[in-house]
Amino acid sequence: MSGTETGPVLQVTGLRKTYGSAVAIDGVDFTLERGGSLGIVGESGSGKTTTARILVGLERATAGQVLLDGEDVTTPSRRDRRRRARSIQMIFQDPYLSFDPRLTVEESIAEPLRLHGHGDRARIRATVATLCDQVGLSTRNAAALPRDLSGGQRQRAAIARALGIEPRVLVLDEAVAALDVSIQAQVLTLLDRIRRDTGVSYVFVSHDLAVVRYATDTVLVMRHGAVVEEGGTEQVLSAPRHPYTQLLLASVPAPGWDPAAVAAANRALAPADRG
Ligand SMILES: Nc1ncnc2c1ncn2[C@@H]1O[C@H](COP(=O)(O)OP(=O)(O)OP(=O)(O)O)[C@@H](O)[C@H]1O
Repeated sequence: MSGTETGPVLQVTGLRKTYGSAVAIDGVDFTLERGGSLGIVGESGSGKTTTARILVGLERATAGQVLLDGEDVTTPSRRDRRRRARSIQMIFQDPYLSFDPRLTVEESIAEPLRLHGHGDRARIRATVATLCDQVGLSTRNAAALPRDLSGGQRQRAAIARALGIEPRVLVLDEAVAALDVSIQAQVLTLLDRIRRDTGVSYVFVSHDLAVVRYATDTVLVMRHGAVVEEGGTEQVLSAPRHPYTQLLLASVPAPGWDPAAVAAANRALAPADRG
């Protein structure tokens, strides 16, 4: 492992991304502690996915800096991109799209191990078996094609595949959004256990405040491409200071929820704050 092993694993400053004249994000700053879990919340179009994609190198920032273990990885060279791929892995909402439909689940999990030189066939086979065990996939699931697994099983397979090359950071973009709630809970518990066991850090992009409350220690609230509030998750979600965060919380359906009051509160926000 290169770089310092104390201090934050990720330091992001002044991140900006424009598409022509459209500003997707502007001035996003945050720090992710080693072994920590940071949530990014905000309504659709607030810039969550753009931020996540820049972190993993799928998008190039227009300005700003991403430090991974103190090393600048904002605009990596081709060789550095491979190293970054090894250090920061991403899990998407629909893992089906990121699996080769012709490969069995165990072949897919083995692929990054082969690519990153994790030993001979026997060693890779043993690592795959350990990973499947770690995420709760049976040998039968491992031998199946992705289309023959349930959504929850596929997400477990995606987690196993990402973890194999021992990344320092996992970026999870709406990773449990497509799962029904009981399966969601299982995958969240699994992720929590993995974080405690391995010390991997998470960036958890989600529109679901209940998920963020469970899965993260700190949270950023984004609106129109900017961070409007940040802090400890429990603190921000139980005593939000920014009117937009208050509105996000009021928008969550719960007993006594009043959609008309939420719509009125949205209209009452200052124009610059309005969604
Ligand atoms: N490739 C692109 N070209 C042009 N504009 C883009 C592109 N990608 C994102 N944007 C714009 O950037 C802004 C932020 O989008 P982004 O996908 O990051 O938001 P989000 O918070 O992740 O939304 P959602 O929750 O719906 O995924 C939006 O206004 C979006 O239209």
